[in-house]
Amino acid sequence: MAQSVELKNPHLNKMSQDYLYHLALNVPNTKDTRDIQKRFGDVKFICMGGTASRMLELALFLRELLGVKDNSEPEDLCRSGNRYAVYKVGPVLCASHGVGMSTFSVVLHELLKLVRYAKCQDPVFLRIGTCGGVGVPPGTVVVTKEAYNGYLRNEHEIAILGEKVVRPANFTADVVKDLVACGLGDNFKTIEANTMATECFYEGQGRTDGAVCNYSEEDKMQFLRKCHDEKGIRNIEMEATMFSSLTNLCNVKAGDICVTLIDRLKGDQVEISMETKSEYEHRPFIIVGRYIQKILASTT
Ligand SMILES: O=P(O)(O)O[C@@H]1C[C@H](O)[C@@H](CO)O1
Ligand SMILES: O=c1cc[nH]c(=O)[nH]1
Repeated sequence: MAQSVELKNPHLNKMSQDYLYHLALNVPNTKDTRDIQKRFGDVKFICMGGTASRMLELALFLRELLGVKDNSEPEDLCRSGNRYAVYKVGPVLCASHGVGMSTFSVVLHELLKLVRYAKCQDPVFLRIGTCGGVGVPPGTVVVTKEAYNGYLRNEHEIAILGEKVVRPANFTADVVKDLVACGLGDNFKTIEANTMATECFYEGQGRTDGAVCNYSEEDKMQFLRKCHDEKGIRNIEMEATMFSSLTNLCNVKAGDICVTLIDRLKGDQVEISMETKSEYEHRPFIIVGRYIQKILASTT
């Protein structure tokens, strides 16, 4: 049976109104959310990625694929918040989240509250991103199974009230399986693998081309090989641990699907042309599009 989202925060039940500040969306009466339900109640997929332009492209791609009749420029529903862009295409929200887990966690908390207030049924949260590959050719699409932090632990670590809180960081098994199945038969590879999510693009990902670096090229290669050989890590990005742990805690289905822009066993600088990057970024769109069509067909 389809279910609404139940968040794990008893304080929310005591709030008579809620302003989703970064989304610039007001919930004036949390006990009567009919307005929000009317606007967002049909949402079944929340697709998220770093940039507003990628999310606009995704919205246009899905609009065509899903046959949503509308020729106007998709409207950024959260423009007045000046932080994140959110587009709605039929049952899909496409939201930007910025770089890294700290900016992503802000919009994720607010989107989770939005789907709760809107009483969305069984929403699936998907991150559609880019990443560095580890021992796989650029252009490979990686669907994350287990997310590892920069200490190579399969968990998300966060400071709360002055304490270290550690939470599991795994993605929903059936979402992973379905996404991978939707990636069969393309002229590029889609694989299921583990992902390292770091707090820093440069030192955190073992690059030697940041402003600061006090380890050697050999130290870096040893670490990257350890990621590959001992942890089954095939890509590195900056969100997967926080994303999987927060959605997990809220009992919400989630998947992380990213295309590799570089093989980190071969270098640090992301030098691909904008044209190639744009073609690569489109690859997860194709898979997510099929996934959405498949889920919609099985539930309607
Ligand atoms: O979704 P995007 O492409 O923003 O994801 C990766 C991970 C970081 O956010 C960023 C680093 O360049 O790209
Ligand atoms: O190497 C890379 C490329 C994209 N995004 C990352 O986080 N790392």
